[in-house]
Amino acid sequence: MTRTPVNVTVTGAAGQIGYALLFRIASGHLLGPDVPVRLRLLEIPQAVKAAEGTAMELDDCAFPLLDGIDITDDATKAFDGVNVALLVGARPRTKGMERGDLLQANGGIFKPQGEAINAGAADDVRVLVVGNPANTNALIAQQHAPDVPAERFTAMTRLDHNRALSQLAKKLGVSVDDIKKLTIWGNHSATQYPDLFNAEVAGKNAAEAVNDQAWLENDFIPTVAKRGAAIIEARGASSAASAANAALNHIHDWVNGTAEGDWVSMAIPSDGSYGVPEGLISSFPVTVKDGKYSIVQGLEINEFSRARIDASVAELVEERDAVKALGLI
Ligand SMILES: NC(=O)C1=CN([C@@H]2O[C@H](COP(=O)(O)OP(=O)(O)OC[C@H]3O[C@@H](n4cnc5c(N)ncnc54)[C@H](O)[C@@H]3O)[C@@H](O)[C@H]2O)C=CC1
Ligand SMILES: O=C([O-])CC(=O)C(=O)O
Repeated sequence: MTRTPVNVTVTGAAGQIGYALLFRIASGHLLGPDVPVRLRLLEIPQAVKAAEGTAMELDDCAFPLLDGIDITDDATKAFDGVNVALLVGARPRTKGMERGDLLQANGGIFKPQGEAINAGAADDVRVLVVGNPANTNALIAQQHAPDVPAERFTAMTRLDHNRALSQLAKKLGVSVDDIKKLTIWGNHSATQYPDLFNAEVAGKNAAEAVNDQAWLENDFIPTVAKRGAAIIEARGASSAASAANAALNHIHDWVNGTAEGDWVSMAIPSDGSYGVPEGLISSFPVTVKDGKYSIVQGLEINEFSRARIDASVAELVEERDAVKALGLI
């Protein structure tokens, strides 16, 4: 291997997404089959031992691309020289916890991590926040990393995108490969809006191919938006392998580019496109070229879509105002 290894930091490495993610990163699914990686695992002190166990298993796989593994509970060390930061560890909502408590607890995680990224990250750092509430956690980290270009902080809506692809493919009896230009707009929450009006199925407009507004409104949108809760109900635990897969997809496409004639969904800082207030980390249709993403411009947004995008964006504004009021940004 002649290439310099890419430093990939994973927070929450001992968690269930971490376990589904690390082996695939080390086997080339994050950056490509010829890119060596050095893993940095960040955990809370109580979970460092479990992360060490996972690292032992990674060793036991003898992955040729895995250049080394460092494990730490110190964010400054974890993000020193980081090229790709996957912020997975977060504080989940527990019984009796108010929304403000949840935001406060996550502020306590994402503020110092933003500061550590600011202090030590490599110039080309790319950050993906998976831990919920992902969009607002990304905003908190970004606001504490003033020296890192703002657009390097992103949040994950690729799992929602993949869920929507799969639901639509099932409905139409087509392969997911036949579906292009699907978009998740807004927040990674139940208010997200999966948009079929600009999507295509085998070259035809997807909403027209479905031709069933009742299914779109009462089945497709709620199924995609509430899929996370449905998985928790069925599995007794939240999505892990599918979330890890989506994180790999997000970074892979951000680094290597999107396919010609298609786009993906990423939650990124808004530049004001489509009426989304500038700076909010909201999901958009994006294409990537030469490692840089751009929002797909000029899409027609009908009244139905407009109302749903606005509702999800309003929720993001509320979350932003709440973390502002708590002094977290
Ligand atoms: N954006 C998305 O599409 C999705 C987001 N999620 C979110 O991803 C997050 C992780 O999910 P799981 O792996 O299932 O949770 P988990 O509870 O199994 O693991 C989380 C890990 O994070 C660690 N952690 C907590 N605070 C930390 C800190 N300050 N620094 C480093 N590590 C820390 C914990 O010790 C734990 O090992 C959750 O917030 C979940 O809601 C899950 C699925 C999809
Ligand atoms: O709700 C959760 O904790 C998991 C999640 O974000 C999802 O599956 O989309």
